[in-house]
Amino acid sequence: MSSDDLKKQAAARALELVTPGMRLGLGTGSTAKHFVDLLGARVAEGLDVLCVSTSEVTEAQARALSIPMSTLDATPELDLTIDGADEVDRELRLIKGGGAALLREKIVAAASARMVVIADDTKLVERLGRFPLPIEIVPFGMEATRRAVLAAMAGAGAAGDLVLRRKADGSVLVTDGGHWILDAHLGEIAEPESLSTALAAIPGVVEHGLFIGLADAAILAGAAGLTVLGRLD
Ligand SMILES: O=C(CO)[C@H](O)[C@H](O)COP(=O)(O)O
Repeated sequence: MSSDDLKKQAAARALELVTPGMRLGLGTGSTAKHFVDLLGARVAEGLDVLCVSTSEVTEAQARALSIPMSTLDATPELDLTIDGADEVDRELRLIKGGGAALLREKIVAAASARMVVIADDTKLVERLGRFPLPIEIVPFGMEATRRAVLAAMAGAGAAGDLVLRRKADGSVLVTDGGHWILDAHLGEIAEPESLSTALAAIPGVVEHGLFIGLADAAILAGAAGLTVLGRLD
């Protein structure tokens, strides 16, 4: 079974959590895209939901499927967010932001009563950090911010290179919020909580891709079937 099939299986299981009248957060990425496609089919059959997206890409996909969309200003409390992840550990700590949507993803997850991660089981890790940690920064003063990030990483026992994210054409990637992303190549993160706190204290850092205490469950699809971390109910 292909990785894409596995992502779709996880998305299909997450769809079973959706009940009529729910206010949903819609994630970003190839796995979340499957969920939005499946949700769109249910909406076409008459399912009543109201959704908030985590990126312009997901917003466009959902609108094309005629999924009723709202904003966090009009709908500031959500029942459930379904989103992908770049890494998940057994404590349901995540690295997110591979699709550059980490800021809105974290805001939407924090506004949700529950967040459920969907992924293929290659995303499950014993220690976070093999996937480069995205750190969203404001362009102003980037070099000063970069040095502060390096110092914060060293203080949290996590050394590595910081790489400004670029698009395939070589231009700097600009997020939906107009910011840039530094990807921290750390190998492993011994103390995610310490690093999260240290990064969040840097003025030029808008947000970072460590999601701690936000996910309630993860649905991981593998060759042997679905594995659930945490509780789905
Ligand atoms: O955090 C994200 C986007 O910012 C995605 O959820 C993450 O990159 C996983 O994507 P995919 O489902 O394509 O593997």
